[in-house]
Amino acid sequence: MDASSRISLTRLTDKKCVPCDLKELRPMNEDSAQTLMPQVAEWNLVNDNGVLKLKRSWIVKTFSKGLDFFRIVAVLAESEGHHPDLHLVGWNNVTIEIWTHAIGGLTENDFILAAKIDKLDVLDLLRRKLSD
Ligand SMILES: C[C@H](O)[C@H](O)[C@H]1CNC2=NC(N)=NC(=O)C2=N1
Repeated sequence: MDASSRISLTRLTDKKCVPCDLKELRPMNEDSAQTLMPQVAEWNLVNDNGVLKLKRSWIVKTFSKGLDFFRIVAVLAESEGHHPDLHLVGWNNVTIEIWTHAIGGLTENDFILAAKIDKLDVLDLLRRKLSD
């Protein structure tokens, strides 16, 4: 098994984001991004004027629960050193976009962060917070 095979077998949620200012970081092309999409199946791969991003939305019961959600995501983002764009649209639509600003596109960091946000979801932390 070569190194790249080993890397692809490691779950995103078992990985840690690497600093974005590493010189060797390059934006993924759409084909590479598509190979990781099954691990973040709730997210959409969007092309924002040539910049690929991951995007997911949730409906929340109250504005305040949207902010609670952001607080939880912020703790994760700080521990990863990688940060999402957080949108609270209107009062009940929480939208998160993830991309690597430093290089203007997607890196594995973005997928790791998305997968870890989903893991919060799986643990029911967010849902309980959002729909109580
Ligand atoms: C040095 C450190 O990795 C950078 O400042 C990080 C912080 N968080 C970040 N988050 C995202 N999404 N993109 C970045 O380019 C980025 N840069």
